[in-house]
Amino acid sequence: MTAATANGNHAIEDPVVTKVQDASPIQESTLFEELYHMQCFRTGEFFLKSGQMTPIYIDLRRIMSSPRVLRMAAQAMCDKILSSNIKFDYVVGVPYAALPLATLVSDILNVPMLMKRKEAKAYGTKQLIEGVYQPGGTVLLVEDVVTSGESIRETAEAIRKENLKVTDAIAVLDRQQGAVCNLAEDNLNFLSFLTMEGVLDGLITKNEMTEERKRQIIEHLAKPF
Ligand SMILES: O=P(O)(O)OC[C@H]1O[C@H](OP(=O)(O)OP(=O)(O)O)[C@H](O)[C@@H]1O
Repeated sequence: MTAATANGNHAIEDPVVTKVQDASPIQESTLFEELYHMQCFRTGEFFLKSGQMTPIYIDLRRIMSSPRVLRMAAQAMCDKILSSNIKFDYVVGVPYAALPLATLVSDILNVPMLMKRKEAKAYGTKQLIEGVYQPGGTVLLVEDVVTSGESIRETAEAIRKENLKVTDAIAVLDRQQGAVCNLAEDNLNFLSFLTMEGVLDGLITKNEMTEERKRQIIEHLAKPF
């Protein structure tokens, strides 16, 4: 049986079934180790989307090159989603880096995925939101790394214009630079699995960071941008 949808397609009625988790939840330290070995944490001088210089860059795009680590990161978010009891009808990744993660979250939880383009195409259907959906449905946003939360806000705005609701967003990692407060202003509840502070602590255990350097980095990242 099918139903008419906002974008003129027909939705296949596919009740959201949340799988019971058989395995133990992913531990933060386990995912940190995997990301560390995939060289996702780089110190030096890098610039963020906001234009701010950062002495530590976290590149989770690298994990798509390891299906095992990609799946672990997605599973970690799913564990958090299930323990937080968030309800949603669709999963949307914030383009582009989070798209592989969103695909796996959709698969693990058996919840349909939609895709938000960065820009609408000038041909074809010209839709900004791709996939099959019904107005009034609720979207969960999936991110890789969050700094200000601006990319989540932009994605939420585009989705809300399609008469879909967005109340929650989840990321693998929060750089702890104000996203929780910024997103709350937009009525978005934000969760993350890892934090910048956790990463810096992990790097200290690897003797790649001192307590003093951690303090300096946290002070730097607290500056407004
Ligand atoms: O919280 P924010 O301040 O918005 O920053 C975080 C965003 O920046 C990065 O994406 P980027 O803009 O580099 O694009 P990409 O995902 O296409 O690589 C990252 O993947 C987030 O989407």
